[in-house]
Amino acid sequence: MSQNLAKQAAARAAIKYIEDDSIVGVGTGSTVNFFIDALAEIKGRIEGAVSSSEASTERLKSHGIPVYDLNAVDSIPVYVDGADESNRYLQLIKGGGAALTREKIVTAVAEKFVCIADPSKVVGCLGEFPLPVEVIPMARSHVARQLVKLGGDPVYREGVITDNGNIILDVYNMKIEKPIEMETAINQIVGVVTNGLFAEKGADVLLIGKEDGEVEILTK
Ligand SMILES: O=C(CO)[C@H](O)[C@H](O)COP(=O)(O)O
Repeated sequence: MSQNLAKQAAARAAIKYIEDDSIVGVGTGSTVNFFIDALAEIKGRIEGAVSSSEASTERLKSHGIPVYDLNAVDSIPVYVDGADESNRYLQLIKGGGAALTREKIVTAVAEKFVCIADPSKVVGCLGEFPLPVEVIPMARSHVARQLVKLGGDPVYREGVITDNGNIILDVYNMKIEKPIEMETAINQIVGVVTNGLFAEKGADVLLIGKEDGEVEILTK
């Protein structure tokens, strides 16, 4: 599939940002799976990884890459992760794979966030992709009502429990013209764990892979 070629090109390009003997921050998703496979080829050069999901942890371990608890790590020079959408300012929507909270935590610790994506992820205005919000289960209806007040149409993601034991509301029909303000407003709703806007701290580098193997590099 040509989209996979584009994802793989972006994933492989991220390898050159990895520092020797470092702990690598690793995100979640199909694009990141290509990155983990590429990382396995240079595993002798790194100390190990911190992972943002059980799924990525399993894949890293299957390649023999040591996975550390975030609390046991002093620094993460580079975090590599995908996105569901990016605007030209490298502000992102993430969480299509329901790993947004751990992704945001590792992003907060990392010195540099390298985002890997195929061209379909690049948009003019965020919000075409429904915005994932991780919510404490008992607050589901309350949070949904507040999200409606912010202009969205929240939909419960049936059958999904996050790695943290919470639920996901996907918010449709939001044209997010002010991503930082929206990220802050949603995080202030009681019962929200976090939301999938990575705007206050977005990516530092966006690698857009193309199906012919070329990679476009955007930086802040
Ligand atoms: O945020 C994420 C997971 O929570 C992913 O990075 C995002 O959904 C992109 O996934 P993919 O690389 O499979 O398109």
